[in-house]
Amino acid sequence: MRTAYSVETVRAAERELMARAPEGALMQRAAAGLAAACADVLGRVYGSRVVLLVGSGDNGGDALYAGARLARRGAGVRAVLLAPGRAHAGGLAALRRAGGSVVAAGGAEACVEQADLVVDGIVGIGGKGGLREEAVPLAEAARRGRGVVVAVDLPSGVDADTGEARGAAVRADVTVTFGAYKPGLLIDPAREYAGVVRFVDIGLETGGARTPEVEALQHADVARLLPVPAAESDKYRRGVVGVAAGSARYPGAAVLAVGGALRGGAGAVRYVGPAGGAVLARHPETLVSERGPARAGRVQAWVVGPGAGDDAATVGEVLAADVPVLIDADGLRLAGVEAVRARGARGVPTLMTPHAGEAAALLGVEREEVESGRLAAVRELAGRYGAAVLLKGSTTLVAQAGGGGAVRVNPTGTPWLATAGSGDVLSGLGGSLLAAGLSAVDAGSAAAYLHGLAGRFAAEGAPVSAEDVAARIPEAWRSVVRG
Ligand SMILES: NC(=O)C1=CN([C@@H]2O[C@H](COP(=O)(O)OP(=O)(O)OC[C@H]3O[C@@H](n4cnc5c(N)ncnc54)[C@H](OP(=O)(O)O)[C@@H]3O)[C@@H](O)[C@H]2O)[C@@H](O)CC1
Ligand SMILES: Nc1ncnc2c1ncn2[C@@H]1O[C@H](COP(=O)(O)OP(=O)(O)O)[C@@H](O)[C@H]1O
Ligand SMILES: [K+]
Repeated sequence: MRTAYSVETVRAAERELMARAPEGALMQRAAAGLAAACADVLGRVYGSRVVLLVGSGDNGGDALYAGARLARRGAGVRAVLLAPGRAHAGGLAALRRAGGSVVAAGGAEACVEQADLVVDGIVGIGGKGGLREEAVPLAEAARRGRGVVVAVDLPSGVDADTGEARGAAVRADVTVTFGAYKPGLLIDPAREYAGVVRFVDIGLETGGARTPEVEALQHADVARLLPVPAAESDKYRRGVVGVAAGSARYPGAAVLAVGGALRGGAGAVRYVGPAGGAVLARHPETLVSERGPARAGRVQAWVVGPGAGDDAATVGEVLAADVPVLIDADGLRLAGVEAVRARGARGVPTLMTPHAGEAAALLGVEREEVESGRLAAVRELAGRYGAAVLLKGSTTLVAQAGGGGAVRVNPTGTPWLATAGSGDVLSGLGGSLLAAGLSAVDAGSAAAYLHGLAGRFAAEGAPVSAEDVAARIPEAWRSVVRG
């Protein structure tokens, strides 16, 4: 499991460690790790041109000490001081002793453009809001220039806690982060600004009683969650998932959701709805029922909503069932908040799987607000509905019912998944995992993980269809369980 902690938690861990470690030790550890990463990026340090962008806090201090290390290895290191009177004094002295210099006012942008490496030490976890005005031209010069941009701890200008990038921010190729991952490094839009993230252990202790803000499953975590049939299993014991989806207008959504469900670990898939013919033509193994959800036969979980149109009665019947339910697409619009909350009160799990547009409609805000503040949006929805929520998109997040605790962030996926119907495959897959007995959060995060991997396997740099993604789920599953 990869975990990310809020700035408040990182600061608390830092205070504890500082009380035990020798003065300045943490910054030296950070600077050593930063300099090593910079050397890796440069390949050849001797003779390279390095420019440090140095703000007024410790983030700038890290950059200055790392710059001093690179200067001692023969790099030409120059510092641009954003607040000349307030740059980290010890770091500046170290840089000067190592032969580095400060860029005179006026020449900074040209210097940045010509550098082989730009080290962004403008601001780290002490920052608020986007870059200040005086820093913006430097960030732009770094982007225009030919050099590699390495951000210190965080790309300056992004929000460490939320992943928001409300104003201008530095676009890094690599971010070297210290002590703990910060949520912003894992959640878009900030994640995109960070480039490749490298972690430097400086001895911070974030485990124990400290709750991560965000956590990302890895292969081994997902492997532990996935159901494995035992010798005495039969199709019913493995779990039956019901899919109530599709309409005369959108039969394909039913076919795709069933396609996902068949590959998600349940022993059987029961389909209810007007697209039975289309479903059977593509997936003859489906148990198709002519009756509504309440009379279709026993299931251990339901998926409701993909392509459902305006069929509120079906959604209502499914929500009344005392088994876990995954609500997607049209179902989200048709499921009243009281009906969903009532399920929570009965102790029956619900997993809602909106994309940003659907989440925005449920919250009564603009889509852009959800996309720029995903973490807050997913927590808010999970709180309002008292249900687990999986918010889809460039970063997929899964919050537990109520919205508290660590939010799962999905580390797999590819933008090629932004193709019609791929969400239907995800909902079937997630419902199948619910039927196999996973909790709502585990089913959602394992489904997103497998779906993202399947998307990558299917795409490999070329466009994919939702069916291609469904077809590669078994390969994703095998890759996860083989480690
Ligand atoms: N955690 C750890 O264990 C360790 C942490 N370490 C390092 O310390 C860093 C945190 O250092 P920090 O606390 O000094 O804050 P920092 O990020 O340098 O920024 C504060 C300065 O930025 C300014 N400023 C604010 N907003 C701004 C904006 N939008 N645009 C531009 N400027 C802005 C603000 O200025 P002011 O408001 O005072 O004018 C203030 O002076 C951390 O990220 C890591 O790199 C390591 O050394 C080792 C161990
Ligand atoms: N930019 C992106 N990067 C990665 N994954 C994406 C991106 N955009 C969408 N996705 C994924 O593609 C799927 C699309 O689902 P959805 O929006 O419900 O589409 P549909 O309704 O057509 O099935 C989701 O799994 C989502 O997380
Ligand atoms: K920075």
